[in-house]
Amino acid sequence: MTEPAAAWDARLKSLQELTLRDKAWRYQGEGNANVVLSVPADGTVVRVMKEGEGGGAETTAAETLSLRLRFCDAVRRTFFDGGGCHVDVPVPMRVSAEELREIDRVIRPHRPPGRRHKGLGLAGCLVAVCPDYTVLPPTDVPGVWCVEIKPKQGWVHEDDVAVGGVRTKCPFCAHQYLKLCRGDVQRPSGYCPLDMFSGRRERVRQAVRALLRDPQNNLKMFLDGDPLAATDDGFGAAAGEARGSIRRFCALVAGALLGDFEGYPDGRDGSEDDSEEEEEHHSAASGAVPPASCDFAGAVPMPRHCVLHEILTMQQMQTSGFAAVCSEYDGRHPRDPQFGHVDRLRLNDDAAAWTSVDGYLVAATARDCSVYVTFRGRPSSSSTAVRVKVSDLDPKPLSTVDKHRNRDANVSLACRQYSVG
Ligand SMILES: O=P(O)(O)O[C@@H]1[C@@H](OP(=O)(O)O)[C@H](OP(=O)(O)O)[C@H](O)[C@H](OP(=O)(O)O)[C@H]1OP(=O)(O)O
Ligand SMILES: Nc1ncnc2c1ncn2[C@@H]1O[C@H](COP(=O)(O)OP(=O)(O)OP(=O)(O)O)[C@@H](O)[C@H]1O
Repeated sequence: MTEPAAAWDARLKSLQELTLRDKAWRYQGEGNANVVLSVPADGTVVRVMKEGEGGGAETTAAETLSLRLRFCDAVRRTFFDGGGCHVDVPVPMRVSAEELREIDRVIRPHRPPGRRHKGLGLAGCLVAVCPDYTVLPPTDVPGVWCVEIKPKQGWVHEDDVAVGGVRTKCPFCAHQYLKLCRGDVQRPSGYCPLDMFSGRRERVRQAVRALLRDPQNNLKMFLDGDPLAATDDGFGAAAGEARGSIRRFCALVAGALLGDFEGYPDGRDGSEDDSEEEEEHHSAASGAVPPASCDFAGAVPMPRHCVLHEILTMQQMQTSGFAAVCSEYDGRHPRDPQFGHVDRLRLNDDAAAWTSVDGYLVAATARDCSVYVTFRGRPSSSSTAVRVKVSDLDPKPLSTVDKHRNRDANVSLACRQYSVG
């Protein structure tokens, strides 16, 4: 049953207070929009919106959080209902402004310098609490590894493949050249999301291998909840330590993403094949350098219950090419709400009200979410407990269409500069 929006709003008015003063906690990480703290004793994380994320002209912090929770709930029911339990809806709580100010001060030295220009949002004093996906119960038994992957856009609408002649690079791989121009990355990533979402096990393994080499902001690793630092070689050494070899690690993660462990309540490990253990070749085929062209054509269907299939289905909510999305966006009413698609997705009872822009915005969330694969198990063991979770399913505002139009124009310029098609 879909709860009315008013019920979600009312819930935020009578929230339980949370204080971290009597608990050990630490800075866990952050993205563009949220800072995340972990509370190891509770096995939870506290996600705090950054300033400017709520309380804008149109929406208050409470409305923003209510929208996020409603959207996450609708997304879970619509796209992640296959029994894999990949999505949890966070629990809203209230933390005093004074405590948030203190937390902001304490975490500052731990934050990446490039992210410090935005502090914690104090308006509304609202936070979202969810399980810490980097650990497994019981939390006092060490040896839990977690890899967090932001897989990005794994499917391109046919009208967008054809745009501007024959396209050789997918959006992620083309975007690398803009990041290169801006000095955000040292070299283009060897990772291609079309491999990750190809449904072909070997390509998925290679995608994970490429992410280990070029993690950028697309792969993080944790041991017992603590973030590990990448070396010049990325996370290869950590992956080798986790499973005995990089090859076994990639096989395990690819298997988890393809749903191998779901349906095995005893956590039986069905993904690894020791006979495939082989030397690492630093060739284009294994993702060391980006291939000249992304493989747009070779995808095969994935198991319906697997997390990659669920994310891909959500990405495929984009039902028209980006040019058509832009022209619908340009013709909209200037006062159209930024998050109208949230309740249209939730109610889902009036197909006529659903627009190409709505579909594009839902797809945009699925292009920016993160997947956590967490496991405990000795490298030599044939039985591994593996959990797969998805987070960062926040709705994107209507203005995302314009943001993407500008981004795409800059990506094209950068690609031309590098003579990349
Ligand atoms: O546009 P993209 O593909 O660069 O994605 C943005 C991400 O950049 P990335 O390329 O993954 O480094 C960007 O990530 P970073 O801040 O670069 O780590 C955000 O996730 C951003 O979302 P939002 O503005 O916080 O809602 C993302 O923006 P949206 O596209 O989701 O609006
Ligand atoms: N449930 C969780 N368990 C463990 N760690 C988490 C969890 N949620 C978030 N994190 C950590 O905090 C980081 C930032 O969180 P998140 O991706 O939600 O931020 P964001 O600002 O929404 O990101 P983006 O830039 O993609 O919009 C994540 O990359 C992850 O390392």
